Amino acid sequence: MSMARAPEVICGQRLFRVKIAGTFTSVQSAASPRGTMEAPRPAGTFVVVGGGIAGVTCAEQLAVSFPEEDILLVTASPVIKAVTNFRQVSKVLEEFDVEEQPGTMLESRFPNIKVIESGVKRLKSEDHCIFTEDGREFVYKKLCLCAGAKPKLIYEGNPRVLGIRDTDSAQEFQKELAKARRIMIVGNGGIALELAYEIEGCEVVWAIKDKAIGNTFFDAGAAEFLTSKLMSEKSEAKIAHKRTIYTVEEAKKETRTKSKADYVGSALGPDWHGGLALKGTEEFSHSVHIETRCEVKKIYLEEEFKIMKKKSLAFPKDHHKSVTADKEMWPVYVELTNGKIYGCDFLVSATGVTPNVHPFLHRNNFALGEDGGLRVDDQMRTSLPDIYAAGDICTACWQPSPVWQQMRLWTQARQMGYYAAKCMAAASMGHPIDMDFSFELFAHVTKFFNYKVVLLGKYNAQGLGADHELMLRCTRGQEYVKVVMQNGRMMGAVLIGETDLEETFENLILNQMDLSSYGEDLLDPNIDIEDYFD
Ligand SMILES: Cc1cc2nc3c(=O)[nH]c(=O)nc-3n(C[C@H](O)[C@H](O)[C@H](O)COP(=O)(O)OP(=O)(O)OC[C@H]3O[C@@H](n4cnc5c(N)ncnc54)[C@H](O)[C@@H]3O)c2cc1C
Ligand SMILES: NC(=O)c1ccc[n+]([C@@H]2O[C@H](COP(=O)([O-])OP(=O)(O)OC[C@H]3O[C@@H](n4cnc5c(N)ncnc54)[C@H](O)[C@@H]3O)[C@@H](O)[C@H]2O)c1
Repeated sequence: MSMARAPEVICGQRLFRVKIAGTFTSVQSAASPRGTMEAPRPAGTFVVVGGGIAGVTCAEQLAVSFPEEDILLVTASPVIKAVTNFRQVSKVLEEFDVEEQPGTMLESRFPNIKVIESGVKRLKSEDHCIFTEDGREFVYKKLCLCAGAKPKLIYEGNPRVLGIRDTDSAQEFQKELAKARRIMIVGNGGIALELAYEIEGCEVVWAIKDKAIGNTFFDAGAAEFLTSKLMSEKSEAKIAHKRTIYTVEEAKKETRTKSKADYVGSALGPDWHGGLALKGTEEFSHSVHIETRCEVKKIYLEEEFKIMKKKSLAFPKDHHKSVTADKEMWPVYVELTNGKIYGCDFLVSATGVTPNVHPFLHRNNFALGEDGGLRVDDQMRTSLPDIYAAGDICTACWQPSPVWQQMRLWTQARQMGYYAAKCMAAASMGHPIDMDFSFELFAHVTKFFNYKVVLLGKYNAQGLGADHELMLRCTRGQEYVKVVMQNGRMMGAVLIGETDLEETFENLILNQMDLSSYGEDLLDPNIDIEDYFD
């Protein structure tokens, strides 16, 4: 290897030499300012691992903060995820598109970013270096791990069980769906909600552990509002206003009513299904049957099932008629804990994610969160020196604002990537920075069942205990508004439909104004609430 003299980069008090023959390496640090020789410290550069939203945002921000330095983005995926058309909708709500781009596009936008397309197979934190699949070694002075998460599949490895995370897995799913007459969706979060609504021309049995759909986002009331849309998409919804103040107890009553290697690509972006025809072999639109309060007990492949001589059920087309035995044979049979068995072409496991920490754990004693993510503090630092983490891979372990919680979403991946870069820069300059404003209030805007959905703060009264009340306004087929109040203060809100309330509610949650005197007026559709609080 040629050892041509490397360019020198001044960072703080130290003189580093970086980049030798296309790789990055360390040299011993210069003498300390006091003139005594410190123990040799690794030099190297800023390295970010992961080409998803968190990693790319982090690398971009580092590139802006250190225009004279090389920033290395090491990613297992051949494309990176770039945030485009960023719109700050209000103080905290943001919307953006996510584009898959070749790494070279990022390099041309930020000439000091170098994208290395290779998976990191090992981290040696005591030597400040990472090793990639293609045999290279990179020394970092500060490292940010943004390797995302992996789908937490039930019956992983079974050829009839699919998960959806990246472009490859989505295409695989689409290919299988195009040949399918019936599938089963297991799980009750974001992906399951999207699939149940988007899939056409295929019977869908949707098995959920809970009493109502969409438990990660909605309570039973909102779920009921959405379920009616799912079941009667083509019929005209009757418009009726209903405004009630619900206490917690009343709300409870309402409740009645695989890849080439081990690496995954980046998580899919907004409207990921927009470009994919999610259509089975049949000619009808939605045909969804929901099995509540059950889990998968066992799955059997066709041959196994034949030997078992168990009975499977036909798809319940008419909910009032009694269930009948299925006469058809299917590639896979799913036995649920409620005793029912359905045959289908395949099963989609939309059962959440698990942080992708595995490649970094060997001999690195990272502190992990309860959900298995790398614990990070309020400066996005992991428990190991000079290693930061952001996005789906990390578990936020700082004392959060009373109206913020971590959820593995791309808005948070962007915010964390951005803030981690700021923290890395600040630490290099020797001073910590204040927590970014985006962590003051949980805010998520998305779309389910073709409705705009805005979630603010403790939108499901998470962690508030019994001492809170809910206020509801619901116009069937049009909008669903729920606010969570505690001691007269607004703590959270769910806004479904074009309610136009997000900015006002965001302010009310942020400023924690005592709203006791407004009572039900708060949700009165005849009162212009924006004027009220001007
Ligand atoms: C189907 C689907 C729909 C979604 N819809 C929404 C939505 O509507 N709204 C929303 O807010 N969120 C949504 N999400 C969640 C959102 O996409 C993620 O929270 C977010 O993208 C996570 O970003 P990230 O950068 O942390 O991780 P990722 O996007 O997973 O990126 C991780 C990166 O690390 C790379 N990598 C992994 N291992 C290694 C390694 N060993 N070495 C090097 N590189 C590695 C990967 O190739 C990838 O580039 C959805 C997720 C899915 C799967
Ligand atoms: N529009 C959006 O905001 C959106 C859309 C899709 C996905 N996402 C995000 O993408 C990620 C992946 O989505 P997801 O839907 O897989 O995860 P999720 O965390 O949203 O939902 C997981 C669901 O699986 C259920 N579950 C877990 N283990 C189960 C088991 N063994 N059996 C049955 N059910 C089980 C949980 O109760 C939960 O309902 C999440 O971070 C999610 O927030 C967001």
